[in-house]
Amino acid sequence: MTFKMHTQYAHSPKDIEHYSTAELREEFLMEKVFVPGDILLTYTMNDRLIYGGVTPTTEPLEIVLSEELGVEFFLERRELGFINIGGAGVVTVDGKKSDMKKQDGYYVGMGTKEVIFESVDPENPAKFYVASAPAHKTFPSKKISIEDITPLTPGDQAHMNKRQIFQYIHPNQVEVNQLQMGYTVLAPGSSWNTMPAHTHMRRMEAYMYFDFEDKDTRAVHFIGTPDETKHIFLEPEQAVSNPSWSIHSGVATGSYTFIWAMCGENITYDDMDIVDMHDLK
Ligand SMILES: O=C[C@H](O)[C@@H](O)CC(=O)C(=O)O
Ligand SMILES: [Zn+2]
Repeated sequence: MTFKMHTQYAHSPKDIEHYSTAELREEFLMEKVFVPGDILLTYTMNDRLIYGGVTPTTEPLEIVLSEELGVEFFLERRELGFINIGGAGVVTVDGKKSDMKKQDGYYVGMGTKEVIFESVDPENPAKFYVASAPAHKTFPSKKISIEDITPLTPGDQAHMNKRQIFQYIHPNQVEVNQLQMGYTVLAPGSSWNTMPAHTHMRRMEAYMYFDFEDKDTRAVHFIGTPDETKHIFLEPEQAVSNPSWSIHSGVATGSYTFIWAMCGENITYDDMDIVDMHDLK
């Protein structure tokens, strides 16, 4: 098993005005999230979100971090969320075992010593997309099933932005310090997410795109300030960090799904500054 954590730095909006495509990808894109048997993480200096993929096959996997975070164990001063986007899995949270089918999520409170990830079938491994934020208080851990969630349903077909937003880690489901996490499914024929676009200076956010319609489907993710936007072409199962000052919106050439995770100043999902369509450049 390989364990890799890549550090991304925080940027000024002025920095990216001059980035080449390669630099933009190097600074904001997580190229590989799920590798069978491995744990791949990104540590971004933007609000210190850690996110990435845990893909167990024949062996159980555990995120072990201590020196990197200056603590004794990973969740000593952090909370964790995850959603399975792959085959059937099992997770054991401080001794409590839960089945994790595709679309099952979990909130794990600060202070939890052991989170063990397993796949039922190594040939069709579970893919746990994980996100962790600094925390200072323990709230109860809880499995969250998609059936428990009443989705938001923004957009409409005429604007090609009809979608369902499932808020997993949200005050509707669990008490948390600062992590929010959810799953957005585009309606057939719709292709725009998060359009009209928004920023939230109070929180950063990472998007991970997956379940593309076919092998040639590509998503295009937009980042940057509303008046200085850049795009990144994505293959399935890639993720992008979006600084607080950045829009985060995407479109694709076929159907797709994505998971968003954010943290920062507040846990007020609606605290967004919607960008006027005339202000996008
Ligand atoms: O701050 C909230 C996040 O950007 C996402 O929840 C938005 C989203 O999933 C969508 O509009 O499709
Ligand atoms: Zn957002």
